[in-house]
Amino acid sequence: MGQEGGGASGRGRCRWPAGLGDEDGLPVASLGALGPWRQGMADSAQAQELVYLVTGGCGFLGEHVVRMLLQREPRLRELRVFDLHLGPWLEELKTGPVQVTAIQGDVTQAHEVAAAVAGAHVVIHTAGLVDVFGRASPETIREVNVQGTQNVIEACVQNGTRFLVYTSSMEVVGPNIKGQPFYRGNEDTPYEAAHRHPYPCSKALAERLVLEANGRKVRGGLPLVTCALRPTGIYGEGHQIMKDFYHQGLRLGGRLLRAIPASVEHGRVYVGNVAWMHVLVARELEHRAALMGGQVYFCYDHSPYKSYEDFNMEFLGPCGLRLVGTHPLLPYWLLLLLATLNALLQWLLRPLLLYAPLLNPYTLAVANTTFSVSTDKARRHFGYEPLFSWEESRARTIHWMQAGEGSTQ
Ligand SMILES: NC(=O)C1=CN([C@@H]2O[C@H](COP(=O)(O)OP(=O)(O)OC[C@H]3O[C@@H](n4cnc5c(N)ncnc54)[C@H](O)[C@@H]3O)[C@@H](O)[C@H]2O)C=CC1
Ligand SMILES: CC(C)[C@@H](O)CC[C@@H](C)[C@H]1CC[C@H]2[C@@H]3[C@H](O)CC4=CC(=O)CC[C@]4(C)[C@H]3CC[C@]12C
Repeated sequence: MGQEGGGASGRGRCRWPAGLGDEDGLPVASLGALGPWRQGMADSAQAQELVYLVTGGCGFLGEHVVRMLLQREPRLRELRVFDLHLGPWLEELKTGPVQVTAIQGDVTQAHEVAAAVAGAHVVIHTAGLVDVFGRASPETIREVNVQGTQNVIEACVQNGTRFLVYTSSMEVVGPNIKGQPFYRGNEDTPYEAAHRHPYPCSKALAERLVLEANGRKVRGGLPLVTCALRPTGIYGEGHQIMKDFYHQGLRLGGRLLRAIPASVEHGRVYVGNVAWMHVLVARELEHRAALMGGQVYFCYDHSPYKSYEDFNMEFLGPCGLRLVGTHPLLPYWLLLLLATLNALLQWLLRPLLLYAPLLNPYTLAVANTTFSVSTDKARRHFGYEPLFSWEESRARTIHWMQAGEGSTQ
């Protein structure tokens, strides 16, 4: 397995607040020749003998992973859904042939994680604090995203669980603190992954822990096989930020004001395809450990390349909203001033209430920086093809938005 540096490894530098570790990048191992293909999906006649654990299984992505496993993993005997906040919808899943075990737990509590992992064959670790709006402290973000991931890894090692799929993020790579564009890049594109914000720092550190754990001997002496998936901006049924934009538009009389140039491209991927990639990776890890172990894969599909706001309008437009302006209505310096005032207000109000608007200096910078991916590594390594076309992804998301009940199905 060759070593290479310089690629979009995500092993860049994180400037944690004082007292938190600083990370120097390490090259991500990469492979040369492809291993043998394993054709087709698992034979549905196969015995149901596998136990899967999905952490964060009640989240936006997690719920889709849970439902996709039940639909497309015929070898499933038990599906454990581990989450801090269990959803009521889980009850409806308990009537099927697969044993669905809901576990209310906290990934920061090693003993709770160990108990959930015990006896599992595969862990899909999606749990995390996805916070770029200042809701949680940097310490909490790190505790959940980094220590929580470490707890999952150790639980796999101690319990003899051999396959771990981690939900990483595009943010492990960028946009970086210099605002450098990443235009239709892939897993090996050279890019300086330097971060300062707690969220990307935590995801980068957690991903590094997962990849470095690949090959560790688990109880029983066999090697742990790990893999990290990097979704770009996920959309689809259950996407709360899309709902937030919709409600913001309603408050402005059906209008949204353009803040980002249409030329800034942002990668987006449908939640159903991200879930499918997780299921496929989990299935293929066993037979392609040499090829896939320790690897990262961007999550991608046929969603069009657009600015974040223009892409959102694919769904908000059919819901009656209009994006005002062909160019940003306010100059960038004024947007930055408003974003900074939001951050100041959040700090001042924190003792009284949580003020966490969409616009802050970090979200403005990310939205204003091109970050899009063009890759086929997942197809080459484990035969991934998007399950949902762009048209289906769009229709499903619009239906959910128009239904308005916010359920993910
Ligand atoms: N939403 C997006 O656009 C993207 C998300 N991701 C990653 O995908 C994963 C899932 O993200 P989303 O579904 O969007 O977020 P989400 O917030 O909807 O789901 C996260 C789930 O983790 C659970 N969780 C949080 N802290 C926990 C703890 N201490 N113990 C146990 N469970 C805990 C939450 O209750 C929630 O159900 C995250 O790891 C995130 O970093 C990656 C790229 C893009
Ligand atoms: C207020 C306007 C400037 C508006 O355009 C701001 C949009 C902003 C809220 C989003 C723009 C880019 C999004 C992030 C991106 O999709 C990458 C992400 C990856 C993750 O792992 C988690 C979510 C997110 C950080 C995502 C969050 C929302 C944006 C910053």
